[in-house]
Amino acid sequence: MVASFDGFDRLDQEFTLLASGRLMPGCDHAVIFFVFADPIGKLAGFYNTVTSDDGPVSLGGGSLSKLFIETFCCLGSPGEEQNTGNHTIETTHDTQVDVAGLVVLLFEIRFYLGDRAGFPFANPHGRKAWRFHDGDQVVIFVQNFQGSQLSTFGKSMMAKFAVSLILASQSPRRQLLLREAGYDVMVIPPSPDAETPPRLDEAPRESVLRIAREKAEDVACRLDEGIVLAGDTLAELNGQPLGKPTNRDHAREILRALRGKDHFVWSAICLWCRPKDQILVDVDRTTVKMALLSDDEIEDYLDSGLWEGKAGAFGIQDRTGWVKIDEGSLTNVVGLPMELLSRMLSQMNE
Ligand SMILES: Cc1cn([C@H]2C[C@H](O)[C@@H](COP(=O)(O)OP(=O)(O)OP(=O)(O)O)O2)c(=O)[nH]c1=O
Repeated sequence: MVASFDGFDRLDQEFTLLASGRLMPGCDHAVIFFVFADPIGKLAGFYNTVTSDDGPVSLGGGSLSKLFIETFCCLGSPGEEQNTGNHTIETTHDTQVDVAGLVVLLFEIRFYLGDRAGFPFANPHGRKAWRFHDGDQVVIFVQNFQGSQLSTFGKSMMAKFAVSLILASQSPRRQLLLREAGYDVMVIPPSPDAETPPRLDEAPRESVLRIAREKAEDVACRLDEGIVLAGDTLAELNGQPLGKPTNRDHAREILRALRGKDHFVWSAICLWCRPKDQILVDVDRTTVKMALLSDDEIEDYLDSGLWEGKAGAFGIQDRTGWVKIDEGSLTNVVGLPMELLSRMLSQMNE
């Protein structure tokens, strides 16, 4: 154990502790986490003592309060002005606090639409795996944060708070997913002629990869710097791509073809980093099944207008139970696979 917490009993008594442990058992770096059921804000002003290899250190109320109020902050070593991407780590030289190089990460876990699967992380005690759940409050202490070989989880968390994204999309769903996940987002929609429709000789997977890249390029070439994110989503039935319906009759035709059937939803992401023009493109696939809808149910949905602008003429988020996921990510169906995005941002940071 590289670091331990004195006074932890008190922490345990005052807050409902759901889990604790080391994020990466067996690694050289202290990556210690606590998952609380209570709001992190309640911890403001709480005094706790940390013991590390460098001797006992105190996390005092002043800076902790500030951190707990401003979630997604982290705390650097005394007098140290570090930088993670475009996010400056808070310094502690104006306080009495010595954190011995520990970085404190505070997260409130939020899953769009209450992701069923939760977010798995390393098994703390070699027993059953723990999953984060929507609303969990997490405090993570990391020693040697910059130099550590953090797990994919740690890196993607770091990427999340360190990165501002330029969203090359007019999709309200993509914007909402990013904001709900805590990303800092600026929207610059691609020009209407940026994308060329799926080609006959292309599989749906190839189409979304190509189109996401076209949208990202359209916006990236107008910018001097920043990370541009574009996405593209298509449904696939029997090898045929199903894009956004052109009108109500087209939507009806698509929904009648899809009802009662297993089909795929493909979403691609392109990250384009300016000015170095580092480009990452990747794709995710979810297998879904649409209920055997009656003609009346389809007409009712068409009346709602919710089909407009949605690949496959249907939004999984619009009618609970009409489309079920057999395998894969929910956010992928809604237009932006958030798990894939985390992995890609981690790759970009390497
Ligand atoms: C399958 C499905 C798609 N969709 C949406 C996600 C996408 O917004 C849309 C697919 O269209 P896209 O062409 O991928 O994206 P868009 O036109 O909405 O936005 P932009 O090109 O500016 O990025 O369908 C849902 O909201 N729910 C679903 O269940």
